[in-house]
Amino acid sequence: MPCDKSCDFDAAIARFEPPLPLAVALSGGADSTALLRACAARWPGQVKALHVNHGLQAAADDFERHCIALCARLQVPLRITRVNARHGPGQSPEEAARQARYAALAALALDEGVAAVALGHHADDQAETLLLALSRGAGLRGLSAMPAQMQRHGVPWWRPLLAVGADEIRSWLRARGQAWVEDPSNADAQYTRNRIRTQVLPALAAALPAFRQTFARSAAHAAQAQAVLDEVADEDLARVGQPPRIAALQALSQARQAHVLRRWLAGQDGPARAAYPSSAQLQALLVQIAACRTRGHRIELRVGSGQVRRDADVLRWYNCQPSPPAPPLAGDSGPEA
Ligand SMILES: Nc1ncnc2c1ncn2[C@@H]1O[C@H](COP(=O)(O)OP(=O)(O)OP(=O)(O)O)[C@@H](O)[C@H]1O
Repeated sequence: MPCDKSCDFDAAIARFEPPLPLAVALSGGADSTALLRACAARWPGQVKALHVNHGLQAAADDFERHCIALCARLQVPLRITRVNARHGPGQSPEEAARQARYAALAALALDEGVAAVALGHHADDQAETLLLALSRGAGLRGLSAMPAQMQRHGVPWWRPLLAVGADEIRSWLRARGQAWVEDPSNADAQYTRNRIRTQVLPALAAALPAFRQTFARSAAHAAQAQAVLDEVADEDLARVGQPPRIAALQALSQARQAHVLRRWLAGQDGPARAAYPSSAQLQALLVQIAACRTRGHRIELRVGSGQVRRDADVLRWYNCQPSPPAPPLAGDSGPEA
């Protein structure tokens, strides 16, 4: 959990109590390098490392070499896998790579039988994530930023460094003479996240020195409020049914209709987020539901990559796009010393 005062790296590691054995997702960058070193020292013989080689940039092999050398020196078993993520329609190459990475890491973690996987995201990443969400006009779910713990692909994930600043992690590494690999794409100003990191965070640090802690607190408030909304949406979904009955939707306030419709659409089959409505699509659907007072009223609205249609007294969602091929998982190189 984020803390109110400045938290140093060692304190964050001391507070970290994951189930063991633990895997560290090791990119070879500063943060996961520091995390692996600290975890290997704290739980000797109980820590493994997992690395994904995306092969997306020339530096990919440098990252892999660093991971192999680091794990050999720390005597930590390392698993490496290669992914070649193809991005689906409406998906950025970075998002496709991220999703393929989580799936590949989870497959390795399950194969290794570890109890949890630790990620190196830190307080600057959290602030960037929150600012990115604001820049997209995200709702509460986006403003919740990254949780300290989550379950995905059947694996528990932990982020023990969310309260630690990026500079602190690098100072910790420098003090130990520990090298890491710098990601060359981090300097590329075409990515919004990089512009936030290089232009916005320094300005925030000058004007609002405690921004990391206060932003993290706001994200935690948003996450808590979102959890309540999810509970209400689940209760409403049980009431309106699946597929949702139009008359039952009309009995709810529009704000609750919006939440229950998002919840229903999130549960539809198809590629991730295929049924995810934009704000404009959701608004148009609410208008149609309010206007649906006669037997002949048709509803046929584009939602995500499909359509929501009226079918007698219920709404149904139809996926209009074929599923993209599953990201291939190839070249798992097996355990290495
Ligand atoms: N290729 C990868 N293989 C294994 N784990 C990864 C990989 N890329 C990212 N991760 C995990 O996800 C976390 C966050 O990723 P992100 O892309 O923000 O970090 P990074 O700058 O690539 O690496 P680091 O956080 O180690 O400096 C990393 O700290 C690491 O735990």
